[in-house]
Amino acid sequence: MKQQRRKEMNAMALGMLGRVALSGLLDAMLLWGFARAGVVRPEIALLYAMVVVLVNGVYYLLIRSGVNRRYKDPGLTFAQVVTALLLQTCFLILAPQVGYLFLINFFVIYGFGVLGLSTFWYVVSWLIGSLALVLAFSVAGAHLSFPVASNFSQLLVCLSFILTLGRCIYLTNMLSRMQRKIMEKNQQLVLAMKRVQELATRDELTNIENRRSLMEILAVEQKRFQRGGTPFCIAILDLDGFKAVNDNFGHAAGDLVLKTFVEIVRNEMRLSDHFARYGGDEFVLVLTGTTVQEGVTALDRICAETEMYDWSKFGKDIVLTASIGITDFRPGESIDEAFQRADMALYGAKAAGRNRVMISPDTFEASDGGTTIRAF
Ligand SMILES: Nc1nc2c(ncn2[C@@H]2O[C@H](COP(=O)(O)OP(=O)(O)OP(=O)(O)O)[C@@H](O)[C@H]2O)c(=O)[nH]1
Repeated sequence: MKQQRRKEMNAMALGMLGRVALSGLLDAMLLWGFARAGVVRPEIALLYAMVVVLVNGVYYLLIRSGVNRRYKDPGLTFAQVVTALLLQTCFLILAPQVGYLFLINFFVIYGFGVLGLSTFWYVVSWLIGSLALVLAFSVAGAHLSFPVASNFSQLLVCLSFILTLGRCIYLTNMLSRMQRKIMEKNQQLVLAMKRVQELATRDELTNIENRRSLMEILAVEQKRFQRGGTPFCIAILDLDGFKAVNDNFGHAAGDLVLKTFVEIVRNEMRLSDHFARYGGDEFVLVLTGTTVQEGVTALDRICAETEMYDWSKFGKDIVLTASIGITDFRPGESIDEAFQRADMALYGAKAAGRNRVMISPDTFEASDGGTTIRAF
């Protein structure tokens, strides 16, 4: 993965270098034109072309050999920008008759810098460029001119502006494409993060909360209870004889049964309740702001709906019921303690013949004198 990313970065850096070299050679051709027009000596155009080839050749070797990997910016943008600024400054001094050409190149160079420089290095390169300009103007300022004496040199000046505008537009376009790509990637990242979060908190088969998420919900409810005494109950729901569905009709039928049971419960629960799959055919309902007595009413309905449901569509003669154990959460206790009580109640419901809701035995001991409630 890292190797692949490195390869991509190198390919990008080399691609950019190719464009920089092409841009330099275009300038060399313009200089050649100015030499033909008698504005500069031909050696200037030749020297410019040679320096462009040499400098870009060195950067090519640095990138190909992997030396660039030692730096945070593998495109060596800062070094390239400074080299280009110094190159333009030197030629501004050497050929002030076409000084405008090197001066407008400063804009192209900084446009290129936007693609890879951080604000700090951008400012540093701007300071270097400014110093170079001060130097160039102090040495050759008096000789700077705009070569428009002949029609041919006017044409060349016009062409150089057209080419510079083209390069600026190209860079701006490249920047906006990069920005669009980044935005697209960000959107993909947000979706991927959402999916990861979903996978971490949702049960994949039934799309309700999973065990991990349930524990977080219970911790929140416990805190709320401790702060304001808002009552809540924990109910553990288990299908009776579910294993037989798997054994007789296959895992796929079993999955459909689990999904259907989830729908039955969802239809009966309140929006403020939390429903989670604890594992296998065991589910947990956290009934918020509810007393045990109120909770039992809803759970009775779930038992009745489960029993009445036509399960035979998933396999001939399937009859399913649910057993449920419920308890309230009590002051000073841990989630584990409450959970164990609900589990004992569920065990009691199974032992008492299944298809029923059972309240944890000591619930009414505290208030009512110990009662269990049977659903039917
Ligand atoms: N189809 C399906 N089956 C599952 C899944 N997870 C667990 N199981 C099966 O669910 C069954 C649960 O076993 P038990 O709790 O003994 O099933 P039971 O027949 O309902 O037993 P009682 O609760 O005593 O009535 C096992 O056969 C598991 O293989 C699942 O995601 N899909």
